[in-house]
This record gives sequence, C-alpha cells and structure tokens, in this order.
Amino acid sequence: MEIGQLYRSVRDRFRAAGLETPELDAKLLVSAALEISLSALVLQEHDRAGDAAIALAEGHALKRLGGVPVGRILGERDFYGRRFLLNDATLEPRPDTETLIEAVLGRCDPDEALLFCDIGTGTGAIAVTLLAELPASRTIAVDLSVDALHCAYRNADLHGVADRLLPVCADYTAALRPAQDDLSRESLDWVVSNPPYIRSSVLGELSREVIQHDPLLALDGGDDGLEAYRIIVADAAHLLRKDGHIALEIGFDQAADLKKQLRHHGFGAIEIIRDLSGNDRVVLARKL
Ligand SMILES: C[S@@+](CC[C@H](N)C(=O)[O-])C[C@H]1O[C@@H](n2cnc3c(N)ncnc32)[C@H](O)[C@@H]1O
Repeated sequence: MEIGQLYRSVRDRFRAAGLETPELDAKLLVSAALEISLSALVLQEHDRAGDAAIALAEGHALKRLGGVPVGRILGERDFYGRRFLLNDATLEPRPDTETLIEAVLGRCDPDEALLFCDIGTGTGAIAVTLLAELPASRTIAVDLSVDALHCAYRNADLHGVADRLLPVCADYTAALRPAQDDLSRESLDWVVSNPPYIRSSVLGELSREVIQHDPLLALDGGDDGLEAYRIIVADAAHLLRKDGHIALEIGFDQAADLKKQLRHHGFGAIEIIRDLSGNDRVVLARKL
C-alpha cells in the first residue's frame, strides 16, 4: 500500500467516526508509525509503506477510534514547537497554556539571569519552554507527583536544559523554602503555574477523553476550583522579590476571584490575558 493511501484510509475512518480533527490526527499517527515527518507524508505519498508500519498505523487508528487521544497513543505531545514526553501522571499540555508562555516571554529579557518557580509542573511544558527560550534563567519545578517530576526531568534533558531545572516533589509552595535554601536563599523573580482549577462538581461533565486519560490530580481544583490559587498566591507574596511577577493560567470564569486574591496579598499591575478563543486565560501581576 502507498503511504498516501494509508493516510487517506485512516483519515476517512476518523471522519466517518466524527472525530474533531480527523486530518491532523491521521497525519500525526500515520507519520509516527512510518517514522517520517509530516511533510514527508505528502512528499513521499507514492512510496510504499512497509508491512510493520502499516500494522502499527492500523493499531494507532483503532486506539484513536476507541477514544484514546493522539498524545496518549504516541506518548508525546508538541507544545510551543517542542516535543514533550508524557506519562500516566502528567496532563497532556494544552495549546491554551501557550498563552501563558507568550505573556511571560513578552515581559522577560533573555539575557537576564531570572529565577522562576513553576508550580504543578507536570510534563515540564512551562518550565522547560521558559528555560529553552530564556537561556540565562533557572527554574524550580514543583509537583506532588514524583512520576510527573520524573517526566519533567526527562523533558528538560531532551531539550538540553536539565542543568538549570531543580525538580522538587512537594505540596505546592511548601516546596519553595527548602528549594530556596539550595539556591542560596535567593528571592524568586517569577512564580508561574497552571494548577488544577476545575471545580470538583463539574469534573464529571468533562469529555471522556479528558477524564479517562488526564490524571485527576492535574484537574481537580476543589469545591470552587480555586483551592490551589489560594495557597499559591498567598505564598508567592512572600517568596517573590519586590517587583517580582506571578503568572497563572485560569479558567474562563475565574478572573474576578483571582484579581481579588492578588490585591488582597499585595499584588498590583494586574492584567488578564485572553486566549485565542477570546476566553480569559492568564492573570499576570507584580508584587508591589
Ligand atoms: C493542570 S496540570 C499542569 C501541568 C503543566 N504545568 C501544564 O501546564 O501542562 C496541574 C499539575 O499540578 C500538579 N499538582 C496537583 N496538586 C498538587 C499539589 N498539591 N502540589 C504540587 N503539585 C500539584 C499535578 O500533578 C499536575 O501536574
């Protein structure tokens, strides 16, 4: 079978099954099975696919039709132009989180030796991306899950930034005190976080793909979805240097609550940034 035929056959089954992005899913799964790039999928469409690659692509297609997300099938996901490995303990990084990356990068000087702390690092998508884009910076990466931290460290290694990432396994900001001791008691320049922020009562309304494949620890924000923010904002107020910044990903309806919390803890210059769909997605503030 030719590569182009294999791609079209998978794509057509994905379309018929009503998948949201049938072309993209088919391209990602077929190119991965063939171990070729997305552009090679087009350029080599008349080449013959090997039997083993066809069998692998069919296996991937069956899993996708069974409701497994592409990232979980391949064990990796692209974020801000880089590949991130996943494991069972990590959330699949979302394109919405790139809004936070853009917001932070737009306010940082790449030559400055900044000290970040990424709370709830998961795959390390935020921490590793910032380290890769800001070569003079260092990051403390915190997660309660040791398996998630292991994944973050592998991703840091993959992208050549592991020597500037300090993984810390602990409960939110409780981790920052000992980590700061290791780093000569420096104050943080930035606290960044995409914490769990979904209200416990609506977790059951999430799509099957999310609830079956993303870990609950990464999603559940407690009764009002704001539990993590209360801890992170209060502690960040002590741990940041004066004029240090905080950047938090938020749910579309949480901006007003976050503004209130940030003002209460002595933050100013509060900005709310929207994602590409026009939803409030990131809150930024400066410690006064
Ligand atoms: C929404 S995920 C974000 C993952 C990653 N930063 C990203 O943006 O893709 C939240 C992360 O917070 C971690 N987490 C949940 N509760 C925590 C706690 N009490 N202390 C530290 N990390 C926690 C989860 O394990 C998960 O990795």
